[in-house]
Amino acid sequence: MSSNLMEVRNLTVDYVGEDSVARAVNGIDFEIREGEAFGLAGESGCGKSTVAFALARLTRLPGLVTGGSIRFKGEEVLGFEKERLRKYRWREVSFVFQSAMNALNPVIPVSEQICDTIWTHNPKASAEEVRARAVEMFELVGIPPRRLDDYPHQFSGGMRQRICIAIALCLNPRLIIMDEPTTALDVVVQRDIIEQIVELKSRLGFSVLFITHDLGLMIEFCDRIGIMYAGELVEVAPSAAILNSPQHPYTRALGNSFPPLTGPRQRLEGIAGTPPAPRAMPQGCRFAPRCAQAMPVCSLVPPELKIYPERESEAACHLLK
Ligand SMILES: Nc1ncnc2c1ncn2[C@@H]1O[C@H](COP(=O)(O)OP(=O)(O)OP(=O)(O)O)[C@@H](O)[C@H]1O
Repeated sequence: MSSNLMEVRNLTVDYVGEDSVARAVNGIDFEIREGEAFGLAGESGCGKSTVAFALARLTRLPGLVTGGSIRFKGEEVLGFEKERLRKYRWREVSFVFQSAMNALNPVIPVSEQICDTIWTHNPKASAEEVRARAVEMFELVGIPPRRLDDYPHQFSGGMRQRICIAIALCLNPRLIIMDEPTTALDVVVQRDIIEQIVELKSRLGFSVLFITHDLGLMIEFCDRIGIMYAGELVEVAPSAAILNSPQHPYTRALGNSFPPLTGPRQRLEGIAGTPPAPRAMPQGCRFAPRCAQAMPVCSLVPPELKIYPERESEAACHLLK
């Protein structure tokens, strides 16, 4: 089994208001292995982006990481000082967010924006070396290098997002955090980009943390998936297990609310009710009020995330033995 690149333990993130605190992430544990694509799925507001920002050490007030540990290659990320943090971001871990393509500066040619990133982290590199790396990155993401000096508005949305992926990859990071990287694009372009990331991942060997609303896309692309509900992980399992033998009732409900990848069209069921508000969490299992199989114990005792080695999975549900 491959080793862990990142280990998250008991991670807790709060949003602090004037007179109240909303716990958006409530003590979650997971790991991202070397070379794997790990997905985080769950309904809107379950805390996926909050986790992504915490891992990147980009949590900003009113958000606050109030507990737990994030270890990257064994080092505690939450303890990094300014210089170590600078190296960690981009060189070791980089990001592609949904809005990334709009973050390109419209009045600066793309070449400068890529070269600046390379230069900032390699101040001793010559202009030729930096330019050569920028050309290589354009080729890597399938854009003709002759377009390197164009401005962002001269590219389509899909190409701009590829440029952001090139920028994210240009320092050879070991982990790329992708939060809805293709959501703003049409389905065909989305698939093209995801396929390209998969190909680059196997060629370059980096790991990916992938967040998307599209569970079908995630199952196809990721090796393992963590299912989040109301700030907690309720199941972590290989993608095939999430698709074929989901253990947690929420995972099943989430699966039923997406169209199947193959086979005949089916009626989608959706999930009745809405997730609880962060300030009004149920006492026991957070999913119990919406769970058709809930038992009396479920509304009293929060289930722990337990390991099921025979299935290589973890799940938090009182129904499971
Ligand atoms: N700046 C903020 N201030 C207060 N609460 C916030 C803030 N950002 C997020 N939250 C709350 O934290 C919880 C988790 O939000 P988060 O954006 O991480 O969820 P998500 O699963 O990524 O949702 P989506 O899929 O819609 O992006 C939500 O209840 C949200 O309302």
